[in-house]
Amino acid sequence: MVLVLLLPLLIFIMAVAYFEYDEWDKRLKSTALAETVRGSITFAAGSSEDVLNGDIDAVSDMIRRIIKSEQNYNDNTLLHLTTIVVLDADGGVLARTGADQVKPGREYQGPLPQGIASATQLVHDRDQPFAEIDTNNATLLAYAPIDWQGQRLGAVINEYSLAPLNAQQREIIGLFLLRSLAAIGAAMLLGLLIVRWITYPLISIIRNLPQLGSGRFSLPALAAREDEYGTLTNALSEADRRIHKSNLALQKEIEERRQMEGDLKLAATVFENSSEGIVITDRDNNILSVNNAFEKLTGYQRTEVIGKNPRILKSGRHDSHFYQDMWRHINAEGRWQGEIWERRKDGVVYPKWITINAIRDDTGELTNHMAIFSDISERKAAEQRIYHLAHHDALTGLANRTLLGDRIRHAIHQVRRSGRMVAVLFIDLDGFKLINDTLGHEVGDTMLCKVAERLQSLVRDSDTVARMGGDEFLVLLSDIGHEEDAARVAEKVVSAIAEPYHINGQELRTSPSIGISIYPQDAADENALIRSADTAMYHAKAVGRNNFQFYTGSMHEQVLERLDLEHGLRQAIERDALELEFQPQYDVRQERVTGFEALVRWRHDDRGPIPPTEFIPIAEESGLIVQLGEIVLRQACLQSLAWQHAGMSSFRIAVNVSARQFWDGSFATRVQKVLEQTGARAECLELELTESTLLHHRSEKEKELHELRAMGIKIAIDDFGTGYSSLSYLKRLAIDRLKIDRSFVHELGHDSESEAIVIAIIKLAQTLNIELVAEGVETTEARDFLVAHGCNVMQGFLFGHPQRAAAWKVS
Ligand SMILES: Nc1nc2c(ncn2[C@@H]2O[C@@H]3COP(=O)(O)O[C@H]4[C@@H](O)[C@H](n5cnc6c(=O)[nH]c(N)nc65)O[C@@H]4COP(=O)(O)O[C@H]3[C@H]2O)c(=O)[nH]1
Repeated sequence: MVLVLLLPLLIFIMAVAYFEYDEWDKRLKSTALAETVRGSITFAAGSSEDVLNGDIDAVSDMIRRIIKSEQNYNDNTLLHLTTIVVLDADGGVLARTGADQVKPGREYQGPLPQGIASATQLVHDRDQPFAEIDTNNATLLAYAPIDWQGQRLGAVINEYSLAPLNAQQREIIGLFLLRSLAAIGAAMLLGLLIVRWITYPLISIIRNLPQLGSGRFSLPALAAREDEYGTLTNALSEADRRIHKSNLALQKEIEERRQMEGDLKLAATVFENSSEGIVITDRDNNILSVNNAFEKLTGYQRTEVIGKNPRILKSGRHDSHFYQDMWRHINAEGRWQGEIWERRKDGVVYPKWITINAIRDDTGELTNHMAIFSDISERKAAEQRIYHLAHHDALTGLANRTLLGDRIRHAIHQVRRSGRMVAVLFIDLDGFKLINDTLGHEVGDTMLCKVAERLQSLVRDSDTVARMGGDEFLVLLSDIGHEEDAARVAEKVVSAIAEPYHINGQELRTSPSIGISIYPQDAADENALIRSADTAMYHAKAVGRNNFQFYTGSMHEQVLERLDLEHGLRQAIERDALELEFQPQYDVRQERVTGFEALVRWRHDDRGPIPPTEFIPIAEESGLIVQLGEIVLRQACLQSLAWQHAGMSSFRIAVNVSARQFWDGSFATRVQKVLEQTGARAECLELELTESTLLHHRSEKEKELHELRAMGIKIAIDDFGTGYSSLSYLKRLAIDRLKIDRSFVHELGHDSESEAIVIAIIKLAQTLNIELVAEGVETTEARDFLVAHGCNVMQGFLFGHPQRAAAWKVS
């Protein structure tokens, strides 16, 4: 760097020196020319007379003197006069230094000034003296004409050697170079010093300058100096410290700003991508900004709402009090949250869950409001669905017990002071369990739905139809004037429910047993009202089903009694306290007992014997019939075996099988198991099933009947003629025997229709080759009628009441 600086300086110095030298050289040469011209003029003037006179010797002498005097000064002069030539008017040499060279008259051939071709031309053409240095800078020629009174006599040419001058010039140049070198050396030295004292520290400082502001600017050696560098270094160190400090502060601020920007970006992203609609308003509640979700949820573009009041979204569902309350809350608490209904741009009103916040600045001044909302249509719908599920029956969609309770409570509340009444109709479908068990739950469910539809169609919108579970329905008449109103509805229910149902190509029937309770006379609250109706319903069932009964206080006793019976029966079954009686079946033609019907007997601990017509329905409804039936079957088999072992004729024992017992699980397997366990012969067993038990066609049950028959067991149809039979099953199921129902037998001799039915049954059995037994034969007239028409086997009081096995000693 220093060299770079020194080089131009050096060049400058040398250039100056060169120009000075050139000036000097020019001046010297100009002086030399002037001097030599003067010398030649002096010579020309001094020799002119001699030349005029032709005194060559004088001229030559003059030349010798001059040369001689020149030689005395040779050492000190810069110009060395080497030759003097005197020419005549024609350029011929008159005299010259060195006599041997003189050849008078002969033209001078020595060096001539530039542009002069010959000595003659020189003498003739040049009137003025002059001096000139040759092109080689080796010789100087000085010329002066020799005139006499205006006549050209000749001329003198002095030739000088420039060697001394050139030698001095070289010396001077050498000196100059020496001086320059010295100057360069000095400059370099100076440079080194500058480098050492100025540049190095400067470079260190410059090199460290990038550290300025980093807090690492440190030049302790320089800082210790007491000169400007020390001051500069300390100043820079201080500047570094300060810059570093402010840099740190700046960085912190930048970081904070970056963080803030990040936060803002994040906030903006969250704002735009939030699935919840966001509205920001100014303090006057004019919309400043909305996000994408707002556009999506409301249908409004942001350009349509900016600057507007959010009331443009109002649905009109809320009154002014709602909004006043809301704003009171926002102003007082700074926040309001709740459900609000608003209108989309397309006009659809929808619910949303909204949170409105008042935003205040540091001074507490209100600046904005921000509302965040989400469309809760789906949630509301889900809530409604859940509410519906929680309050409605899943199968039929009717109200369930919970909702019904609410409705009854509400209805009671409504009529409490009006003197009007609330009626509850408890409806149970007769025989539904059998349909459900025999045809499957799908059919049962379909039937329940159809019943629900029919019930719904019978009542007013203000009334409620509920399903209590299973086949139990309840109709709430929320506001009636008289009990007869309830009776009228009950009548309609009876006839509507009794209409046939067409399901899966089958015609099915059921009937309702209805219990009615009335508020205020029967109960004071919803639960008691339902209970009373339930009690009345049991009564309706007990009195023959397919009817309705109003609740009376005594019914309650009956229900308790029924519950007591069920309890007692359960205990009797557990204690194996049931016994059998056997009623003979008598073949009139053979005049002998051919079989017995086993009939169950139960003696209640407190109440004595209870007739099967009373406890069998309870057993059926409670499900105890399955266990009871198995007990009877087992005891009948054991008795058959006992009679066999006692050597009595092998009688066939008929056992009643209830529908529920038959349809419960694999009946055939259970029968087989009992036969195996008791060791009784299958041929001695007859199973009596009612028509209604076989009413519904199910392949697996048909298979079971065939299995039973394959074992040797006989199948009889009990109470034949009382059910709704298609008769086709008689052939399909290969029934062994028909039992003519005693209701027809009792009418023999009294009722021609019953007689016709009995005759038809006998004919049917004969045609299909099915055995017959007539039950309930009490009179000889009945016996004779039956015999006369071809039915020889009978059962009835005429032939014997049911009695304990021990009573029968028949061989
Ligand atoms: N009026 C009149 N009645 C007569 C005459 N001959 C017999 N009876 C009665 O008629 C019923 C015949 O049984 P059921 O029709 O199967 O009707 C039976 C049957 O449906 C059911 N039952 C009885 N025992 C059982 C049983 O072990 N299992 C099942 N599932 N039901 C049974 O209870 C019903 C009634 O049984 P019981 O009271 O024993 O009544 C018996 C019997 O005592 C007569 O000449 N005149």
